[in-house]
Amino acid sequence: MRRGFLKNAKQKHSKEGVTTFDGSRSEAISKEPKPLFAESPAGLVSTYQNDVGYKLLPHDAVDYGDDLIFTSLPISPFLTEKLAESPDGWTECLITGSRKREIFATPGFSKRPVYPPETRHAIRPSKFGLGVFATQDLSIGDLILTERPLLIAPAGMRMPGELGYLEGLSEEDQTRICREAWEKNFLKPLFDRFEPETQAEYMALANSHAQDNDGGGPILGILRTNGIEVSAIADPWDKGQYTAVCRKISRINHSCSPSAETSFDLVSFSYQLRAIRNIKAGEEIFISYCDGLSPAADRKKFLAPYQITCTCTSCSLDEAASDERRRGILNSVTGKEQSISHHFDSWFADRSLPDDYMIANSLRWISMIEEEGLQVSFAYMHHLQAMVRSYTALGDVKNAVKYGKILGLWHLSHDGKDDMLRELEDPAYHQRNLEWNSRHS
Ligand SMILES: C[S@@+](CC[C@H](N)C(=O)[O-])C[C@H]1O[C@@H](n2cnc3c(N)ncnc32)[C@H](O)[C@@H]1O
Repeated sequence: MRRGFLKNAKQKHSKEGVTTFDGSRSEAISKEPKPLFAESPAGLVSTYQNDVGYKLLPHDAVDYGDDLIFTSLPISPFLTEKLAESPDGWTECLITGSRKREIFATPGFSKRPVYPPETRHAIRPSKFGLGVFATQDLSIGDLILTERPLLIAPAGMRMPGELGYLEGLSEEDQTRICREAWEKNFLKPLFDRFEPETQAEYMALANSHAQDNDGGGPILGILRTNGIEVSAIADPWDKGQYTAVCRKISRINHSCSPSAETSFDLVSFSYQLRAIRNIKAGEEIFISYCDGLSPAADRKKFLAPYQITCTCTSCSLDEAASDERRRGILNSVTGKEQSISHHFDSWFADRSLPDDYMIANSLRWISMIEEEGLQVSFAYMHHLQAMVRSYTALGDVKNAVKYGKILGLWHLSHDGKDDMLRELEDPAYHQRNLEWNSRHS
């Protein structure tokens, strides 16, 4: 799905390095991964069954480096830990050994996830198969659900340095062979580690590639349809991203004007889904699988492999006008002459400009962003920041706190952390700022 969801337009392969499902080839891999594809050494499978049948992960000291290993995360460092008794569940992972060591070295790993105080969602039929619905009114920052993913795997196939035996085959045949081998040698062993009920749950998820007949099997098809970005554990080399499939979050449908956002917390090894704007009880909750600020034509192309013809207002009603507005929103934070920092420089330098020069500009964009339903975008965050900075410079603590709070909630929705919120809703934080009241001094 979306941004780090598998960008699964057309899977190509390269002879070496990494191939992502969006067909983009890795050109410069800073650290060449080891060949993995031809044979999967048995030693890489690091889980075994003990005599009472629980899966155990030896916390051995073997240096697996850039080899992929099968592992269950998080897990207590005690060998006797019974994964099946873990109240928060666990994730079957196919990750590099070095990534696993880094995860274990993360300060605070692994604490228990934070859950909403009561159930705030329901999964039920929607216009687009199953969907996730709010069961109460929600507003920006509200935690809707928390879950550990079922599975985490590389977001692209890792290819061996030498695939001589594929020389001479058409690109299509090479891709087919690679997909078959990825499913058989990597994804199937990962899937086999699930409990039988979890296998059934996984297989019941949507698969927009079921009819593709392109070499990928059902496990890969479901991964490509439902995968969500896990940037927190990306390998350092190019295209070293991972993707996760979840029980509940995988049921959330796409909108180009989404109402919620997901974030992955490495320390508790869990996803949070939070509202990014007001959601009414009974409303379907949407996330965006793609970059909402890109033009409708690009979004269409990106969404086609999911078998999505988006019918949201921006894609169907007045596409040209919506494109224009979205381009304007993007330019308002990235365009050179129009950018917020350019306006701030002018405002600070020129005292003849009105006090509300920045505020009027950002308020205009904020209301356009809200009309477009793009509160999830970084443009919204930048304009909220501009409001806070302007009111700080004007020495208006009430409004600095008002917009600071929304800004803090935006960050909470995007990274699951409330430290900025706590600062920004504190009047003293703004009054300590070096720019406090600077416009009047
Ligand atoms: C990650 S799943 C979402 C949950 C899915 N509806 C289900 O029943 O499990 C992605 C699939 O849902 C459907 N879908 C999601 N958003 C959609 C939309 N805006 N319009 C049409 N279909 C959509 C597509 O079939 C897509 O491949």
